Amino acid sequence: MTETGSISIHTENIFPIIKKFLYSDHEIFLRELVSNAVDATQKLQSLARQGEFQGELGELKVRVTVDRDARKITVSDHGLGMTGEEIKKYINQIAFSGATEFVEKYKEKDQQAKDQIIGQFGLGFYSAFMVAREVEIWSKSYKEDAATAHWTCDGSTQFTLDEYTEGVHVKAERGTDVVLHVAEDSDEFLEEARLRGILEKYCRFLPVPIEFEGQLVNDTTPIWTKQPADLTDEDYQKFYRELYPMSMEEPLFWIHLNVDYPFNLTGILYFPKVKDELQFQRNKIQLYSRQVFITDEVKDVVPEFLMLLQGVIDSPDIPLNVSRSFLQADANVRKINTYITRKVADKLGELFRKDRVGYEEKWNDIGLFVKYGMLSDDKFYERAKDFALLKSVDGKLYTITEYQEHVQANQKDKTDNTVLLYTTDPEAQHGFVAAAQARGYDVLVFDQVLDPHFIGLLEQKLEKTTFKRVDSATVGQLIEKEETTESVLSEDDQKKLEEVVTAAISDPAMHVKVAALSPQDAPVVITRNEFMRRMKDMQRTGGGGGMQMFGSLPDSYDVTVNANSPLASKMLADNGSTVAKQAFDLALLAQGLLKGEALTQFVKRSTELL
Ligand SMILES: Nc1ncnc2c1ncn2[C@@H]1O[C@H](COP(=O)(O)OP(=O)(O)OP(=O)(O)O)[C@@H](O)[C@H]1O
Repeated sequence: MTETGSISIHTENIFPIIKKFLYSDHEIFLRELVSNAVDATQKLQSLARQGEFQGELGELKVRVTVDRDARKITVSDHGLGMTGEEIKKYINQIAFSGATEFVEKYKEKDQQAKDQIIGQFGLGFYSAFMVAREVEIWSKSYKEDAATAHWTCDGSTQFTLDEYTEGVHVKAERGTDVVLHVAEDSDEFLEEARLRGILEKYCRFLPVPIEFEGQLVNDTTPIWTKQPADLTDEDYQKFYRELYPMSMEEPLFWIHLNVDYPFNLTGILYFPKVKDELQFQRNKIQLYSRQVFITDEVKDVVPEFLMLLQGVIDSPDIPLNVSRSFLQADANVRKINTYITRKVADKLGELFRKDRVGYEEKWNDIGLFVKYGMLSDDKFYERAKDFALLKSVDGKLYTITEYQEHVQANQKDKTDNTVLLYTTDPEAQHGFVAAAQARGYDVLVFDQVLDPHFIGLLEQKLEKTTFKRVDSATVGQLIEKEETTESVLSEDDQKKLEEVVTAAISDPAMHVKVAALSPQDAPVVITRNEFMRRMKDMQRTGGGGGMQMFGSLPDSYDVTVNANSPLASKMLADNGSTVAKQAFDLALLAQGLLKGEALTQFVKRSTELL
C-alpha cells in the first residue's frame, strides 16, 4: 500500500530557492546526512544505556557508498531508525516546515537579513536536494515488529510513503539508508575522490566510525575530547601534526580548553612559531560542533588577536550554519570569545611564573600575540601587563615594572618624567645607542611592526612615562635635566658658527642651531624630532586622516652644532666650508642619510684632507 501526499507547505518551489541560496557550498549536504546518521546512532546508544533498548547494538558504523553508474550516493546507519509515522513527522513536517519557514522569511528581506536567516536555520536533511533530483529513505525502527518504511520525494511538495512487513523490500537490519539520486548538474559528487575529500574535511573527527567505500575515514576520539590529565606532550604534538601535516615547526605550547558552564566548549589552541604572516593564513583554527567540522573562518568566535593561533574549538553552542552577522549577535559566541581571551592570558601568566627562562626564550615568537592582544583588548592588557616583556639592546628582557625600576635612577627628567629610550634599528642607529649608553642610559629595542602602536599604548597607560627614540635629540637633550653645560664660545661666536654651518650645508630641510654639549660629544649631530617623526610615520603607514598635514610637510631634521667641541673653533677659523661640511657629512653618515652624489663628494673631500 502506497501512501502519497502533499507535504503541508504553502510555498511553491521552495526547492530551487533553497538550492540556489541556502548554502553557497553544496558539498555540505554530505556533512548534514552523515551527522544525522551519527545522531541516530548516538540516540540508540543512549536508549540502550537507559535500558529502553535491550537488543543487540551490533556494529555501529555509518557507511557511505557511491555508485557512479547508477548515479547514487547512499548514507546508511545502524541507528534507531524511523517508522513511517516518524518519517512523516520528522522529515515531512520538521525538515520541510523548516525549509518553508526559511523561504517565507527569505523572500522579503534584503541581503543582510537573508544572511541572518540562513544562520538560524539548520535545514539538515533538506540540503540533500541541493545535489539530488530525488531522495529515498529506507528505514527500520529499533522498535519491536517495526515495518520497513520507504519514502521518496523529488524535491517538490509531493512525497510517497510505503511500508513493508514482508517481501524483498523488508530491510534486514535496523537503521536508515538515505539514497540520493544525483542530479545532472551535480556530477562532481559522483567522484570518489571528491566525496572522500568532503568526508575528510567535515567528518574526520565524528564520534561514530564512518566508512567510505570500505575504508574508515575518521578518528572517533580526537584528543580534545579527552581529559588533559590523560594526555602527554607527545599526544598534543602528534595531534598538531595530524591537523597540519604541512607544518614544519613544532608548536611552542598549547592550551586545552574545557568548560561546560555557562556554555559548552572544548578544544586545543596551539601557539605556533612565528615564521611569516602567510603561515597563519594556512593553518587556521578549525571550528567544530560536536565533532562535526563547521568552518575555519573563526572570526568573531576567537578574538582577532588570537586568530594567529592554530588548533580546534568545539562547541555545540555555536550554531551549525555559521553566518557572520548571526555569530556577531550571538550571546554565547561573545562569552566564548571572552573566555578564550582569559584562558590565553592565564596560560601565558602561568608559563611566565613557572618558567621564566623558557618564557623568555619564547618571547620572540609570542611577543607579537601579546602586544597585539594588549592593543586590541583592554582586559587582556590588564592581565598581560605583568608578563609582557621589554627587550634592551644588550639582549636582557624586563617586565614593564622591572624596567621602570631599572632606569629609575638615571632616566628621570627635570619634571620627574621617566624617559624610556628606544631604537628601531640597533645597527643603523648604533652611534646614538652608543652615546646614550655612554651616558649610563639604557636603550630598548622596538623593531616590530606593531611597536609604534605599542609604544603609544604604554605612554597612555603608564604614568609620567614617555618614550624617545635615541636619535630624536642629542644625547644631552634626550632626557632634559636641570644642569646645563656652559658654552665656551661667546654669544657672537655662537651666532657666527650657526651662520657658517647653515651656509656650508645650504639645505632648507636642515634646521641648524648651536648648543653647548659636552666636549666629548660629536661636533655636529643630526636628529629628528620624536613628535614629527611619529606623525610622519603614522601617515606613511596609513594612520588617521588628520595626519595628512604632517605627511605633506617635507622631512625636516635638527642639526645641532656642539659649541664645546674642539672642532667648533676650527669651523669658525676655517670660515666655512670644509670643516663644517666634513663634520656635517659625518653626522649624516651616522644617521644613514649620506647617499648619492653627497657621498661621493664626501669620499673625495676626505681623501684630499688625508
Ligand atoms: N538517519 C536518520 N535516522 C533517524 N532519524 C533521522 C535520520 N535523519 C533524519 N532523521 C530525523 O529527521 C529529523 C530532521 O532532520 P534534519 O536534518 O532536517 O534536522 P535536525 O537533524 O533535527 O537538525 P539539523 O538542522 O541540526 O540537522 C531529525 O531530527 C531526526 O529526527
